[in-house]
Amino acid sequence: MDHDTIAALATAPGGSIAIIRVSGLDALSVAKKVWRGKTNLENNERRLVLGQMIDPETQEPGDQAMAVYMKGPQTYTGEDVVEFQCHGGNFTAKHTLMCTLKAGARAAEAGEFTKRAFVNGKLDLTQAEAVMDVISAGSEKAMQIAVNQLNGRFGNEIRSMYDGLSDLLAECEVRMDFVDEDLNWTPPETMNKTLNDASTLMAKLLEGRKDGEVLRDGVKVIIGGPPNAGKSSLMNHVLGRDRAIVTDIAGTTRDTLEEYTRIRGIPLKITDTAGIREAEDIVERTGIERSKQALKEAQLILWLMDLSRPLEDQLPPEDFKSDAPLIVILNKSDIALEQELPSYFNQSHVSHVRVSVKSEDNLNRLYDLIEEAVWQEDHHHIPDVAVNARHGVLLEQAVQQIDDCQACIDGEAWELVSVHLRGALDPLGEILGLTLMPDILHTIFGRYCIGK
Ligand SMILES: Nc1nc2c(c(=O)[nH]1)N(C=O)[C@@H](CNc1ccc(C(=O)N[C@@H](CCC(=O)O)C(=O)O)cc1)CN2
Ligand SMILES: Nc1nc2c(ncn2[C@@H]2O[C@H](COP(=O)(O)OP(=O)(O)OP(=O)(O)O)[C@@H](O)[C@H]2O)c(=O)[nH]1
Ligand SMILES: [Mg+2]
Repeated sequence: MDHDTIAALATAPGGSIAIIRVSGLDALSVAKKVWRGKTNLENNERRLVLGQMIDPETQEPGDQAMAVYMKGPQTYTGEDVVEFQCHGGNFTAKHTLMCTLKAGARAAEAGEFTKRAFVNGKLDLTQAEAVMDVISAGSEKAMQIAVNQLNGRFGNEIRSMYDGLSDLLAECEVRMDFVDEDLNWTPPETMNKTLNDASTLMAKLLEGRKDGEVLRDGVKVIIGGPPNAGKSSLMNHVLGRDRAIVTDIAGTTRDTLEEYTRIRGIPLKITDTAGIREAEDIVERTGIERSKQALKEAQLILWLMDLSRPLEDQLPPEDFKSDAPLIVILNKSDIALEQELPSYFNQSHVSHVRVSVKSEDNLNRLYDLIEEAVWQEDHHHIPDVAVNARHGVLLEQAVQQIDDCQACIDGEAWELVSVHLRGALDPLGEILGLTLMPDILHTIFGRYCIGK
């Protein structure tokens, strides 16, 4: 276990105030070397007091800063913590951090504060993972799910299954030792109920897998189509600002342009592409290559066409193949030509919608279609708890073991029952981080930002 004292800038550069966080046994003594205030920190526990940073080597004064001392173990990390709030200038923030390092703190690694919180039992592993989800949440729903998980909603459900199954296991072990005795055993129906409840709950949690994936990672949406169809106009509309250049010249967009946004609570990574056509110009040709590449990586394709021109010439290219769902957007309904839909639209997997990005007509119907394409159903209800990929794999293992276990209970094959119970407990324990798994911890906390 690490017993040194760590320090890091906890806020993103560029703000008006920066927080430098120090955690560990020497947090207070580091603070005394780098900060001087009107009153001392230890008499003002958990109170923010004004003072001055001091370079511990030169005694030169640094930035004006507020400081707060929080005595462990009632802190985020469970250790003594001191936080400094200085001005957020790039230099001041670094200078303040440097003072703490000169005073004996070590620069924290990515996720190290949260890792310490986990190691010190302040958070279980699902809660520690949730911290990162909260930070990277790209929509309100994503944030709510992450905060629910941070508050222990998911971890507690796993924990109570874990405890219930542990009790069963304990009884099984005793039964194996006293096979012939008629002690006051739990009746098989009660055992089966515990197992059924666990398996039902796990199945329910596994249903939230797709939600978790969508909300955590976002959906990669590519806007493709012929030049001048209104792709960049649509991009700007969903972003709510003029991000992409829009002109009436075909071939305006030359390079793919990626942005993050939300539609109906779904976080999207949306890419505007160069209109696909036979181009002479080397810059445009390169852009079109990038469009094609982006389309291959899409999870959802919005193919735009211009209703004021013949549709037949604007269909996705014949050789264009993708497993991603495709929504054809017939744009410029405000100036549409009278024309029949090409037979392409008779195919059942092609959904289409007539809109006008310019007059904002029928865009809600487009958003309905996007929602349906992402969730594969109307009016999808997003759960309050949504497991991540790591949880999903482990829950599947646990469900399988519970099923196998149920098959053995009726035959009173206690040895097998206990094998399967252990088989279910291991992955549940792994979800919570009950068994120390350095590799997994390294992967999980390594993804965090410094200072978290
Ligand atoms: N300034 C600051 N803001 C922050 C954090 C922080 O560490 N510092 N957080 C983190 O990054 C988040 C808040 N999370 C926290 C979680 C627990 C405790 C804490 O002191 N827990 C004590 C109980 C305190 C009480 O109940 O009043 C404990 O668990 O024993 C503090 C912050 C977001 N905002
Ligand atoms: N009337 C009408 N004009 C539109 C509509 N949507 C976009 N436009 C116009 O169509 C022209 C082309 O729009 P862009 O958004 O630049 O088209 P694009 O598909 O990004 O074009 P490239 O980048 O060249 O591939 C612009 O003059 C837009 O103002 C619409 O719904 N109705
Ligand atoms: Mg464009």
